[in-house]
Amino acid sequence: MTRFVPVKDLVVPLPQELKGFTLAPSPYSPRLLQLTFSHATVEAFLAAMAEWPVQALEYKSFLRFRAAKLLDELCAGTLQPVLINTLVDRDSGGLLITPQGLDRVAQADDMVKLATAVAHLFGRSNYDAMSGQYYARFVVENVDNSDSYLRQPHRVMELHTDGTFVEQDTDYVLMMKIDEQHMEGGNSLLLHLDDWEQLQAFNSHPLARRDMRWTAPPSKKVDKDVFHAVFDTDNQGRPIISYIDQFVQPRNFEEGNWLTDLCESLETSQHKLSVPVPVGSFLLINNHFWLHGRDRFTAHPGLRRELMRQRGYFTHAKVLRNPRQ
Ligand SMILES: O=C(O)CCC(=O)C(=O)O
Ligand SMILES: O=C(O)CCCC(=O)O
Ligand SMILES: [Fe+2]
Repeated sequence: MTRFVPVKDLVVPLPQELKGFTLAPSPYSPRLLQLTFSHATVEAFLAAMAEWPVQALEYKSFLRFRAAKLLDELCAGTLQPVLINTLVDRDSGGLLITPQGLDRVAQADDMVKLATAVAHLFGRSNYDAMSGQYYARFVVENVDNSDSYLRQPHRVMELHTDGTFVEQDTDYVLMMKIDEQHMEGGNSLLLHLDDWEQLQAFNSHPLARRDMRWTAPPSKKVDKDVFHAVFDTDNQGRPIISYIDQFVQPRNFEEGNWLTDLCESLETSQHKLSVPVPVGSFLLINNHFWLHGRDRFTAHPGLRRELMRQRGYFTHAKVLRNPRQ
């Protein structure tokens, strides 16, 4: 059991004591909290879920919320308030979650179940058109012939937020490591908006709030453009960002050069975090004020690295001024 230091601006009351999991600052940043589920919690959860294969969670979306309830009950109701508060806490908004004993690719289905349970305690994962499911699993190998940097191994995937080209709200991003073989490099890269040296300069620029066009490549299976500005203001007046270098379509010279400067400024921030995510662990971040990317992998003919992601909207505490969901 762990004593918990309450966050400021509570959305729901926090428990005095945590049960079934521990919480501590991660070694990478005090903003990123390490949440660890005990072996006993993981085993009891998987036993309780044994009657439902992942396919049941895919076909019957209400079961994702039942999975969430089962996990929270095993934590004596102390998990849900911690997740709800932490994800909207501007000073944190990020967790690295480790379920003890879940660390082999053979347990991939169990990993999907556990991540689904966590996500549905504070949100609902959106349909991901790339996979046709509420989650997507994808593999990076030593060679790639796809149409975005998602599967390209030997270069950095620059800092971005997810869901820039979809109409649904994308309040959170969950990225779980399912497998790695012959993998060196490929750490997750993270930057909290308030740690970015040039936030003020870019957020106050006249182009910051100009609507721009966002178009995804064919593999995303989203064929309608969306329009929004790079910066917005949350429901408490703080700046938030919705940005990806690859899919924004500047209208002209002025926008193109401002976006190039923005990309360079983010990439050269001294406050980027480089976080190794072990197999079975996952990052869970607020997608409005954390940017994420991926470091390059060292070439190896046998390289295989699989990630599972879920993105969705908050069901309890909101961040946006006008949430759509
Ligand atoms: O592969 C990674 O670590 C990052 C993937 C990513 O950014 C995404 O799926 O949107
Ligand atoms: O494919 C990529 O290179 C990034 C994906 C980002 C997203 O799906 O929002
Ligand atoms: Fe992403």
